[in-house]
Amino acid sequence: MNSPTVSDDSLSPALAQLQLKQVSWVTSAKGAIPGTTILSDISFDVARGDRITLIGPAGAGKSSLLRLLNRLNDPTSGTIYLENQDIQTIPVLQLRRQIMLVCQEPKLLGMTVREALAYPLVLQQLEKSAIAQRIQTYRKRLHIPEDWLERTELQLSVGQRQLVAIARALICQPKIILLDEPTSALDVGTASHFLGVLADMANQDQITVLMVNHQLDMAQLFCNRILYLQTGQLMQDTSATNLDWNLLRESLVQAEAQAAQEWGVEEF
Ligand SMILES: Nc1ncnc2c1ncn2[C@@H]1O[C@H](COP(=O)(O)OP(=O)(O)OP(=O)(O)O)[C@@H](O)[C@H]1O
Repeated sequence: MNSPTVSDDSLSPALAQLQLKQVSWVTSAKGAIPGTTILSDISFDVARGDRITLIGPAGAGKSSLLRLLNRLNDPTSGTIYLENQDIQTIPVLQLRRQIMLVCQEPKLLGMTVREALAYPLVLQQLEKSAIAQRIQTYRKRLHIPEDWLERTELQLSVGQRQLVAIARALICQPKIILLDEPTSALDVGTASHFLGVLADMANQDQITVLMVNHQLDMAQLFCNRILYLQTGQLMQDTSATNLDWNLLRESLVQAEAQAAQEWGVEEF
């Protein structure tokens, strides 16, 4: 785990749907405060249908990486390609229909669940009957109870809101979905059930998923590939079947302890 950027030979670049080439992200300098390097020289390829978990200690840059893929930020250097096209040359709304990000604390903007699920489809000018049908199809596929449809976000727990937000992204049938700790507010049983359902669905529909998840047990249930980030660097890129999960668990615990210690020294 100490050597940087280990790439697994079983991951074929020929099938790349998404490619990151030497991507770095440095925050912009403000007055006397210089920019900080958050992500450093990251390169990897993603094949269609990959289910990837991004793992790493707090502050490793996992969320920042997802934000670059959805163009909430742009790399300071390096290039990201979607199907061989530099994503900065794709109109941003068009890109975000293909690569959807579900953030950690999604909002339903005061809508009922039904309205929130319908909204992106209304924007795509789908007919009412097609929208109603799509909502039912995805509700059933994701095992969302029918009675949630008339609830507002105030009547949902944080975890339930996360599930609805993921359903709202999937219903748009994106090529790639980016999930930032999607199960952080769910109990272990619900989280593992949901990730199983999501993995089956992603498999059937060949949707690529990149997910940040701190819970290795959840990652193990879900992904076919792990990217391990630490201090903004890609330390390991390997298929889940080749992975020594115990070693990864130990490395993560050590890295988390180190990060906590560094924060403690600096901030208190
Ligand atoms: N817009 C920003 N401006 C300045 N610093 C930022 C910005 N966004 C993130 N950072 C910093 O970048 C580092 C990486 O943050 P990021 O949220 O990507 O990490 P993470 O691996 O997702 O962490 P966690 O597991 O705690 O969510 C952190 O030190 C954070 O403070």
